[in-house]
Amino acid sequence: MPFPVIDISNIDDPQHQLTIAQQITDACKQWGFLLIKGHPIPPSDIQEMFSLAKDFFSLLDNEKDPWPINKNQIGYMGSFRDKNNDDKMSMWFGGLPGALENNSEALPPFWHTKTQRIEAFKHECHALVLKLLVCFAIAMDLPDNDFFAKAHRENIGRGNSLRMLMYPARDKKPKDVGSRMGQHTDSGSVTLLFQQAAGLEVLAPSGEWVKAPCERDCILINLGDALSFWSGNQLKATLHRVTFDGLPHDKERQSMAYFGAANPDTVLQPLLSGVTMGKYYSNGLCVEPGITVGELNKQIMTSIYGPAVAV
Ligand SMILES: O=C(O)CCC(=O)C(=O)O
Ligand SMILES: [Fe+2]
Repeated sequence: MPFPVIDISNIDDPQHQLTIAQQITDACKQWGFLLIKGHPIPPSDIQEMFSLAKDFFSLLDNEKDPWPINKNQIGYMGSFRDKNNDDKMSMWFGGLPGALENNSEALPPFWHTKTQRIEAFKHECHALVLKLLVCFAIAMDLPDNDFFAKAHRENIGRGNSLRMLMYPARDKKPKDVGSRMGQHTDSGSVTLLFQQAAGLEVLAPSGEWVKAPCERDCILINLGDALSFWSGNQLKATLHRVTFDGLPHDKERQSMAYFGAANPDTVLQPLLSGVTMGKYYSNGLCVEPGITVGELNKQIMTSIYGPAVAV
């Protein structure tokens, strides 16, 4: 079963939308991951974000560490700081549109003059997530094609997060460190993953770990727990990770993840008639259908980062 690569150039054309919707949905039923090409986000915008991120991550620790990730999911986390002791740096831009300017005290000063560019990029990502959500509703034959999109209002709740990541190159493999990013599923709905190099491993339908492809001008898409709940587990929230085997200690890698999340009061339970679901396991937690998006997110963030980050 090859890794799915789907061209979405005609996603807005009613003549092609159903076919694309079915292709995307089939990929998510099998893999929970796919690579899209022909997407609407300009490559120059993606490049701009990568280059800002690179400049930021190369600053001294004292220009980043005093702004740790907070309850709005805004801030920085350096290597070896999370529960997995992962060797990665991440900069989070969470919150509603405008949150970055309104919370500039939570941002390392490097970002103060760049918040509008980050907000604009987040907005482009959100628009793409909405297009993909419409596809899932069409392929699932829901009565309202906008059902999922309506649960993802950009200006409601805690907002959507952009996370810039840097896996630094090291002279030696750090001691007593297991991974670059521990295996996990994403807790949102749809994640857009921008990569500058390969290195991410994905649990394939065969049960083997495989390296996700990284192709120029393509975005890797994966699903989070919400769509898995709504589809009664038909759409997969697939485990993924970055290890020192897949990304050796002397190789640097940059990526960016945009986590499209449903609004916090959204109730997660199967939508299709005749489809039921028992307990659901996510990142070591066991949760029941009927949980809200807000509650699920809180439990997951607490388990990974501790209570300081959970609302
Ligand atoms: O760096 C990557 O490719 C993976 C990022 C990721 O899985 C995440 O941020 O949830
Ligand atoms: Fe992830």
